[in-house]
Amino acid sequence: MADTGERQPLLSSHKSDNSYGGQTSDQHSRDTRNQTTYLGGPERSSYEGRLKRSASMESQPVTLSWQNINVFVREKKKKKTLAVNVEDGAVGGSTGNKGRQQIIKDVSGVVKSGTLVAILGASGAGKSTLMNVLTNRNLKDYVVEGEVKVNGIAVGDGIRNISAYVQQDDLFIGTLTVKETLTFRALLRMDRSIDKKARLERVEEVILELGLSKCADTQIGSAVTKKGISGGESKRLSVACEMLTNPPLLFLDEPTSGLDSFMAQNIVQTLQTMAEKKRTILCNIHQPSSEIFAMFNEVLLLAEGRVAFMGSSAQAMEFFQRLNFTCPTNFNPADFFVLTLAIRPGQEEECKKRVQAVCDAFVDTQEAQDIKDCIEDLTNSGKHGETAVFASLVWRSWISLMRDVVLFRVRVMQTLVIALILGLIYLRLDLDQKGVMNINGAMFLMITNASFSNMFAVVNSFPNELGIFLREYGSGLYRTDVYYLAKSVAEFPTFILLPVVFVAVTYWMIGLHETWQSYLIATGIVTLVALVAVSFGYVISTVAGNVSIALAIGPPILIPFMMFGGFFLNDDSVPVYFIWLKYLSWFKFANELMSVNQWEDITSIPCGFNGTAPMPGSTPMPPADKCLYRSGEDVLQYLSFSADNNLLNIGLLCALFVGFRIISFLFLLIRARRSKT
Ligand SMILES: Nc1ncnc2c1ncn2[C@@H]1O[C@H](COP(=O)(O)OP(=O)(O)OP(=O)(O)O)[C@@H](O)[C@H]1O
Repeated sequence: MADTGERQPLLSSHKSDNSYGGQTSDQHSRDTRNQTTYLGGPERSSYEGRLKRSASMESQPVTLSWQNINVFVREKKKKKTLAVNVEDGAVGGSTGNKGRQQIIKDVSGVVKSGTLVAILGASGAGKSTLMNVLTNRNLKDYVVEGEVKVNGIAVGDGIRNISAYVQQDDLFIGTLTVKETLTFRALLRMDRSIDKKARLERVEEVILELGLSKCADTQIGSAVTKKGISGGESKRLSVACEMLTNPPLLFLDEPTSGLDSFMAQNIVQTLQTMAEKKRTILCNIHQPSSEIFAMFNEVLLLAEGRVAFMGSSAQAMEFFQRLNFTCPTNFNPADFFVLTLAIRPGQEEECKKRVQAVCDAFVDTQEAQDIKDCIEDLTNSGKHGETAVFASLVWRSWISLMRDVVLFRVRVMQTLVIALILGLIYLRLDLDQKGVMNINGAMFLMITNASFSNMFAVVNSFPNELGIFLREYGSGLYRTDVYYLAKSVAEFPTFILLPVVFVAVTYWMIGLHETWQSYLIATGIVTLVALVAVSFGYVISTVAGNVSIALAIGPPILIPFMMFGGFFLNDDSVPVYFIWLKYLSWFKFANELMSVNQWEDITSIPCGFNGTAPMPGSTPMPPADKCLYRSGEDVLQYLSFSADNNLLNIGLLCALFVGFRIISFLFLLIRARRSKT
């Protein structure tokens, strides 16, 4: 193709058309390649703001990358010889070194968030196959080698959680209106933890975002019934259906096919606006007009299953010109690229040589090197950035805890109010025969309160966060263990602070054994109980998956543990068949520790008539021979508790804390793994 030298006007207009937020596409391309998607800087603050919105509707910026993708047609046993006989270089495929027909050859690429990419190529170039590999769909006939990563982490099937695939065919029920269709999809497809009101709000948002307000109440219509919405509106509706869950990654298969140029432009404009909102969009597009082509930030040119070019269209023009393929004036660049790379009937040999030369030349370009470097950087940040990810997660959990001032205040107030009520009920208990039972009751209530309030605090909030976790995990933002550890670390201070406040109020009001040592030990025991209950709450939350189920199963499981705590049932009276439950009851271990702490050093408990006449209305003291407890030792004996078990009880409480954490982590891991399949 001759260089007419008149390329400049077309290129310059193309360049300015292809601007992105005031930048040229080249700048955009360079900038997006250098941008980082982990939480930091401005992204961090916008992320923080978005955290306040509904969990599963969050959209994280993602960078999609794929490296050395090779796709072979899977050999069918019966047709084995046929597959081996496919001639090397036959249109759309060649035989690989294992004798299999290869349709994608060593393809790599990167698409950063905020980028709209057009995948272009002649028929049979491998566009649909690459799209299937990237979306992990329809691959049963192929053997795929290479890796597809999101933010530098291989996500496998998890790509489905964070991406939407808008297919070519729009299949809708013609008698429903646009809004009804979206409402139906929202009710079916959106995360179950999102309430109906929020889903309907999302429908309105999507209608607005995709410019469907005008036809929101119009019936979709069909060829058979009556005319409804236009072809462009129907395409936008397809996109809208996929956008309900606000995925950060969007794949579209020929979104403009069958539309007139105005409608097609309208659709791509919508995609452009969506990309500007930090979404990553890949479009397999057929014969776009120059105007439409100019709206794309980048182009991925495929030919004979290889990458012929990836970068901005201006860069593509320069690249082709360097190879002496110059786009004639007023010629649509998209058509020019496709025609240059097409295999024309009758000229197969020549065309294939040309394609090979172009693809080989691309490997040595700066653009190809940039892609390679970018993939490497992403992989390294995916591998080595765990500390930074951990710090970001701790920071986010802490900020969201602190920013939720109302909830935090409510929890502090709740702790103080319950502590005061308990303190007032058992105010300054006497150390006598009646007082023993009251003191034991007060201590058991302290343990019970620490258990229930902390378990419910987790059960009421953690399941709501699971949706965000699964979405972000699916996006490859972090690993399950990093998330779980960061969350535990961030929440640790609050789960320690509240029991400390609680004991500080109740201990002195009740008048438990008044030494600093006993007080500090009691604080330690109740705090440990709170931590065990939090871990137990995590088990219930990860097993249940949502707040309602967690609230339904939590108490019935907790109550048996409480029953075997040694207060309602003497330790020696536990039926043989329930002994195993006794060993899981942190109530029992904590109750024994608290009782020993309270009674161990008490050498005498007033017993019998003490020489003073009983006050009118009060119960006289029992005579000395009917006295149950003469010392703290007697109380412990009566309860079958012993100071010898102190270390064992502390060890068991710690073991339950760690054990419940491990169990809940395993359930979280299972949920995460299952979300990827
Ligand atoms: N299962 C298969 N068995 C044999 N060949 C296959 C198979 N699947 C795809 N191919 C071949 O691989 C090549 C790439 O196919 P693909 O559908 O990806 O091309 P495309 O670029 O999307 O084409 P079009 O634009 O026409 O849809 C084609 O030549 C096709 O015939």
